[in-house]
Amino acid sequence: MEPRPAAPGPCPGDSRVAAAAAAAPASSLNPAEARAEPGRRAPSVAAVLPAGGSGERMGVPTPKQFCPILERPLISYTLQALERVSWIKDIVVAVTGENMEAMKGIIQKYKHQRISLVEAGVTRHRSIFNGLRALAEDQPNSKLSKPEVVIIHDAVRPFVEEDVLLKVVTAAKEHGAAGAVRPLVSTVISPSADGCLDHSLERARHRASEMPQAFLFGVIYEAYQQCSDYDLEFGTECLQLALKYGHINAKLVEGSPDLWKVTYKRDLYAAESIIKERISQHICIIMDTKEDKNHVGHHLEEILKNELNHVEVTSGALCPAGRDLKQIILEQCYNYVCVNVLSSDFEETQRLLNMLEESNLSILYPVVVISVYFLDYKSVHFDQKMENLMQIREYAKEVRKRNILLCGLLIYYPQDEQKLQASLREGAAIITTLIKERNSGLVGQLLIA
Ligand SMILES: Nc1ccn([C@@H]2O[C@H](COP(=O)(O)OP(=O)(O)OP(=O)(O)O)[C@@H](O)[C@H]2O)c(=O)n1
Ligand SMILES: O=C(CO)[C@H](O)[C@H](O)COP(=O)(O)O
Repeated sequence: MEPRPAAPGPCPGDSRVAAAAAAAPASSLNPAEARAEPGRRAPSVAAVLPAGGSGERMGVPTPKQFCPILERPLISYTLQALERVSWIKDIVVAVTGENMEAMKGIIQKYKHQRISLVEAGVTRHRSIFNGLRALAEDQPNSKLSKPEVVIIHDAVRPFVEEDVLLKVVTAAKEHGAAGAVRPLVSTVISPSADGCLDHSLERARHRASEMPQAFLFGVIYEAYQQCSDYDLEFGTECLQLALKYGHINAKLVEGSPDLWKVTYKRDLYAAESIIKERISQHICIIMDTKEDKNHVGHHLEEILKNELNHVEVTSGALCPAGRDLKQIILEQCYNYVCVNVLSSDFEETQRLLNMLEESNLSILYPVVVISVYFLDYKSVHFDQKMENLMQIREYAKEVRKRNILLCGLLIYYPQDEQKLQASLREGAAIITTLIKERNSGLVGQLLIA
């Protein structure tokens, strides 16, 4: 999942979209390039998310779609991935009656948009069918309207990108049905009744069927209306229903490895790592001194830039109007290093925290703020400096409630150049770890390099 909101992409009916979607990654699909051909119109698109399972294979009491990742339920990441795609008009989520209130709470807390809830069924196919029924315009008092194309996506596949959604929708418009596939990781074999190998499939000729899938609404709705109780009870493949009942050979679209379905407990750890990595790609350094380029704060910045060579390191400005920093916050940077060269108080950090709180940036992801100080025995007395800095615990406790993880870092500042370089490198290593790990257990700590 790309943490920054995607810029609105081209609509699925725009000209050259099919060719572009097949050939290019999403970032190169420039809306300005995709001029509408006369007579071609973007289809209306809705999405149905089955989220009514119990997650037996996960082996925990909470259904996996509600399991927290960085304290936010998994399903909220999937909703975020879909709702940032501006051309998806409605998102219908199927949840069990007993989880309906919890789901409403999630929608409210994380400010999800364009979501409608329906009651889940006892199997995945029945949950999807309920979602389709809600879109079919035969529901009294429904705010939903029948779309031309419907996306079906599991609530437990949080890393779905706009480019693959565009590809399946575009292909569904042309072929009637389409789905994302991946190469098989293991060979599929067929056992005989006595538990011996009957035959094995040639791996290169088969694919794993993933999600998202997309369908002309009429095709999949009619398939569900016609299908047998056996299909509804034991079926696992929507594309198969379109084939069996609509005689549609779905177009298969290559998906990314991140489309996998969170199934086992280890998948939650994998998902958490992916999210942490994605939100650690941009660090903003705010310095309380700008003029002196030789100052120790700038050396620290240089070391950070060298150590984190894949990470974008930006310098932000707090004064006077803080406009730069506002822009950086708007661009959804989740990591801030507030370097206090001149002062040993929290004035600068406090101003940054106020701006972060006002921005609501931390609703979706924990924001890391590291307030850095230098321990120069010559200028300030150690005890006095420590006494000031210990206040960090109070600040940290307060902002923790808003999902901001504040830590302090005191970097030893010896006169000896080599020793100084070593302590700056240690400081940079601590900063890197705090950002990558986002360990809430370290909140309010004053670490020493
Ligand atoms: N009665 C059901 C069963 C499943 N699903 C949803 O279908 C998706 C994919 O199903 P699966 O991974 O099999 O989920 P579970 O059935 O919850 O998992 P398990 O098989 O381990 O119990 C999930 O988003 C799940 O919530 C659903 O909406 N209604
Ligand atoms: O794999 C799939 C593609 O069709 C579906 O996403 C789905 O997961 C079917 O799974 P299950 O039987 O586990 O509910």
